Amino acid sequence: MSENHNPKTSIVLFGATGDLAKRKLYPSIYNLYITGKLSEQFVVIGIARRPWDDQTLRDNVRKAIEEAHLPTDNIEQFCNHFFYLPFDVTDTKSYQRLNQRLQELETEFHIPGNRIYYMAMAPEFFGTIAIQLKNEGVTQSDGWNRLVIEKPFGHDLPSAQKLNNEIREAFTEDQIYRIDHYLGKEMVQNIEVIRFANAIFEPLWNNRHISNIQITSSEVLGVEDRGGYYETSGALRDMVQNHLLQMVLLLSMDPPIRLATDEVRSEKIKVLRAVRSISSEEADDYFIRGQYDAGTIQDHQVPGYRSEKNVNPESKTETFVSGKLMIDNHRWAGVPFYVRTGKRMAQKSTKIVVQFKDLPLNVYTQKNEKQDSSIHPNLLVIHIQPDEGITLILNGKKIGLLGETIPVKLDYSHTSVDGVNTPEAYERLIYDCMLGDATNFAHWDEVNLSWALIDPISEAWSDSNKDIAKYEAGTMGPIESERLLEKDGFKWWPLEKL
Ligand SMILES: NC(=O)C1=CN([C@@H]2O[C@H](COP(=O)(O)OP(=O)(O)OC[C@H]3O[C@@H](n4cnc5c(N)ncnc54)[C@H](OP(=O)(O)O)[C@@H]3O)[C@@H](O)[C@H]2O)C=CC1
Ligand SMILES: O=C1O[C@H](COP(=O)(O)O)[C@@H](O)[C@H](O)[C@H]1O
Repeated sequence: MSENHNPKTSIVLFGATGDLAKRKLYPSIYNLYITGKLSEQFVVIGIARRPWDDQTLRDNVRKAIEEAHLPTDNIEQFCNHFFYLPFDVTDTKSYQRLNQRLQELETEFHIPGNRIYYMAMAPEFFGTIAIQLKNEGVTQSDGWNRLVIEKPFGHDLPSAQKLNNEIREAFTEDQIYRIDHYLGKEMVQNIEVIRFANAIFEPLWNNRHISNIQITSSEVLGVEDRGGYYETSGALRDMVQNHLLQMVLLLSMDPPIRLATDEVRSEKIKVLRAVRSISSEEADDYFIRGQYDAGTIQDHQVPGYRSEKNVNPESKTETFVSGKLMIDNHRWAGVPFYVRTGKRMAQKSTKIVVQFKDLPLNVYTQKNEKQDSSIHPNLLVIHIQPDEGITLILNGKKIGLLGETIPVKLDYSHTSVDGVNTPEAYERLIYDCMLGDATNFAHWDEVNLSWALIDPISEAWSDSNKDIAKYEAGTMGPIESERLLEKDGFKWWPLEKL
């Protein structure tokens, strides 16, 4: 690989002792190393308050990689690139020590001043860190400087604007990489390929041929140890404002003129501007929410949300959201985009179902009019996770029976064809950031518009006196979610059968 593909980089990891670093970032950086995408000219400086030293960090990195079940042949060599600097990020004086340590290590590892600052910490620190990095001259290196920001990017539009203003004091928009890990998923990245590299789909990709699109991201897990965070967030802010909306944009945007970052972003922003605003008064017509009660999942009894750690026993926080988005432009007018996400649901699954319109006249439906019609709508299913692939559901002839049809599936499963596990989303995104490719990161305009869309809905819910609808853990959400589609004449397609 050329040097361009093996960037020489220092990564300053704020929050090096935390959960995200351990579960996602260390295994991802290691995978980049063992797959040859990182040169030997890289270092990671971990920062947190704990009084660790280089060796303690290395021991923890090794443990994280072992726990991720990755092959450990190169682990010693890899860990020697890790260094630890204990400090409180609110202590301004410590940033000079950081700069000095970076310069020493850049000399030792022949790194030309390229620096990534990865904020794997609580969001209240993001602004302070960015400003201190600038004020103390850390960002004045000879190479490039990039800032990676974890979610949540704000809590609503005003807080997101405040955070953005703070980080923009120190970094320009093109130096900022706002992580949305769904944009790093293999099959989310595949949406553009399916749409723009196949002659059979693009002509049909509009309101003349598509009746509705359904996006589900369901989880089996509850809030685990994140009750405190989740209480202030809820499913709408945690999943819909970012991950689900990003999938809607990739499905609905016009083809970019080139696959360049600015072109893709500009198409996403254009379609986001066409998403119909929903006022607080209209919120209940478009979005419904729910909260899980106790139930049984995979033969295990699980508690209700209100009994979880750090959760208010009278909490009205939603753990489930189902909603309808309308895009008021020529391509999509009249086509609902339904989104649904929740915790403690029946299965862990993210799928997109594109339902095509029925034929204006179908001789097989006509023929079967008096019987139960066996014609199935054509569906394109994009399996995002845990299985990765595409299914096209067509109608075929029922074997032996003249004039009777049966739904047939054309399946492409990614793992069964390639026989390999696809890279972790974080692995791709860290690598993209090293290469300076911001296509799969959220631009400020996307974040800005998405909060503007979501805020009236969360305001309506926080002002409401109504109790929240409950759903039993292990189900697909409250009945209201089914009704949302029924009133438009549709139904959620059962994911386990697709
Ligand atoms: N965990 C996950 O799966 C996900 C996390 N995120 C986001 O990533 C970020 C980090 O999350 P997570 O790793 O779970 O959080 P943790 O609470 O596990 O980690 C927080 C880190 O910040 C450090 N820290 C806290 N205060 C200070 C301080 N004043 N100075 C220096 N270091 C400090 C802690 O170390 P110490 O105590 O030693 O100082 C620790 O390393 C958050 O923004 C979260 O929303 C996003 C998606 C998923
Ligand atoms: O960002 C988040 O995503 C996870 C779900 O991610 P996935 O890749 O497992 O689908 C969710 O559990 C978490 O609450 C949210 O913050």
